[in-house]
Amino acid sequence: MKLQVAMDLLTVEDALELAGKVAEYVDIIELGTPLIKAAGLGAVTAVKAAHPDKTVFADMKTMDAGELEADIAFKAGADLVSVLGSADDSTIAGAVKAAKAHNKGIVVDLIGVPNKVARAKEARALGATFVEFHAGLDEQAQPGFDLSGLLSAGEEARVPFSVAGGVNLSTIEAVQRAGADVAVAGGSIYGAADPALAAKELKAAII
Ligand SMILES: O=C(CO)[C@H](O)[C@H](O)COP(=O)(O)O
Repeated sequence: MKLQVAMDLLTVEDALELAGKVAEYVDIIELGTPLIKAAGLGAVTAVKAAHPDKTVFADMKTMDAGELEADIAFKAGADLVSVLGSADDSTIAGAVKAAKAHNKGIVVDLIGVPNKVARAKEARALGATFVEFHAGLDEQAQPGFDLSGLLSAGEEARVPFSVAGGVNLSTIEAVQRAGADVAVAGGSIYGAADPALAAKELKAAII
């Protein structure tokens, strides 16, 4: 299982600083949606230039204009770009078309999708590299939230998948047991007193 750091920060400087601290422990460096909205796709270019050996994920969360939005993110240096699973099939297919043109990949984010298992299979059939079983920051803040529903859905879908939803040291082993290909960790790394140590410990917990 690979480890993906989600950098939900707001400036290129902060993103470069965090990426510099954690890159040796992670496989995929994600530019979070707030970062791309605040700083623009130049943030993707800067992180890819600083870490050319890492897979760089632009969390575009595209809902429309799939081919266009994916194309501009790939041109900026992204290796993976996210499209929402709630988008129309044509939006996902458009993004996949752009990915093929750049020899890169599309991740379909199932945030907010009611029937995640069925949509995961459809997304894969549309050409997604993998799907993301994802509970967003607002869903995580609801009382009683835990990852178990996402993990069982991921297991059931039988397609390549990542899991995002407050993954941390106490949950990453369950994420791996569920068969995830990628564990996504945002706040548990960038919010830690020592992000490098947090990333190192998460990486070490992966068998
Ligand atoms: O895409 C996101 C929110 O929409 C986050 O990047 C993702 O949820 C991972 O961060 P965290 O581990 O803090 O949940």
